[in-house]
Amino acid sequence: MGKTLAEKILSLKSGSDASAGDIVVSKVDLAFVQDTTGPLTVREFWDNGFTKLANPSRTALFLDHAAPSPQRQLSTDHILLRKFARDTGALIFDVGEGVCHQLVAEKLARPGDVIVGADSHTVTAGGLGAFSTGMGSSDIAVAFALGKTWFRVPETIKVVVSGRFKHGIYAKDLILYLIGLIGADGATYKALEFSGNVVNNMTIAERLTIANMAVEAGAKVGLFPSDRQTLEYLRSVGREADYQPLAADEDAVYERVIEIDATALEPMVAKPHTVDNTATARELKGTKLDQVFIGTCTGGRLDDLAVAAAIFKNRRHHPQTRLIVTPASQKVYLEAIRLGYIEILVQAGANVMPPGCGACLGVHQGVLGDGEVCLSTANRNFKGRMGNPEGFIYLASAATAAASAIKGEISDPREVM
Ligand SMILES: CC(C)[C@H](C(=O)O)[C@@H](O)C(=O)O
Ligand code: SF4
Repeated sequence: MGKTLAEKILSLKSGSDASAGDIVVSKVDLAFVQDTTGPLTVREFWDNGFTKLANPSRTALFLDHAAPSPQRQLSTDHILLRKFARDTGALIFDVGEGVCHQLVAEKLARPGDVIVGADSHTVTAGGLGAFSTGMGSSDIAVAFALGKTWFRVPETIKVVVSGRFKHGIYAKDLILYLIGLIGADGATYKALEFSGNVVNNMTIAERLTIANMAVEAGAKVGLFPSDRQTLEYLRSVGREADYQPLAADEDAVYERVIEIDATALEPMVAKPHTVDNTATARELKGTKLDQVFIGTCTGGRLDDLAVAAAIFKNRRHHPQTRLIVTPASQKVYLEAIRLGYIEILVQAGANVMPPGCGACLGVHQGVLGDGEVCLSTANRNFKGRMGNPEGFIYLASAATAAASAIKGEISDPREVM
């Protein structure tokens, strides 16, 4: 019987013939923390009597959720994490380098890897064909020390995407549609495995956006094949040697198959206060916005900034709607400067912030006021998510965000593209 991508990767990394439902002990190819989960991991590491890392060059700490730190305790946490990296030889990516998941994709993730991170959006690297998932700080401390961890091999839901993205429709619209279809618990502890002609032609940036939000449907992982798109991307970041082809077997067994015709998709929006509370941008037209935020590990990549810049060219944001742009990494930021996107966005009235999580989870750089409404390219819109339980957050693509920032209200991007 053939294997799904999840079964194939975990079989290889556990040295067993693993199938859904099996418990395996797997090699860990990369383990990481970010600055809000790292301090507990470090304490757990030392408190458990661990003294050295299993693989320092494949252990990473990212200072990205508070970058730069806005207050004393977070700054003190950063000191602790920098010291841990010095003491153990772990990699450290300091403030301003970018969001952990974007840097993992750019610099560290390889097809076929098993990656664990103390952050729920670790699933993002599934876009590169890695079995990549979030775990608690204690589990990560053990993975730091032992270089392995255990998994229950997940059953897989296959998502087959046919047709094509019409003008104004993006990967974010597809994943919002899917989450709205199956619900926030529709894939709990399952693997989502994406395929179909639309997926085969997706850029890695598109795949990362979709994989990033697999966890918003409860998925353990969001997996894509490793193919020519993967090779091209790894070549573009100087990591061609990390490439290996990877695909599910033709006769793999799936728990469920979901067929989506991309041609029928509309610009999608998640309404407050859950990600599966979806509607089309057309249905929400006229919803007034106080803030638009373009950024995060979901929607802060170069393709997001490119789409936004194309829409903003020779236009400004609405005077009643603040515009915040946060590149997902230093590489994205520098390329966006070189290509002129940042100049267009600043001329459009954008507050451009340092690469990192920014306003995403309410730490700093755009906390909402009471009753304020924000349209965000992020992945979560729970009550209080952006620092104020009296705020309201809508989620959408960078195109919908840019079009909405111009009009000051939720808008269909196809009307301005
Ligand atoms: C703060 C961290 C624990 C959290 C996560 O793990 O997802 C954050 O990154 C988020 O996006 O909510
Ligand atoms: S950008 Fe947002 S979703 Fe991504 S890791 Fe940071 S806080 Fe989490």
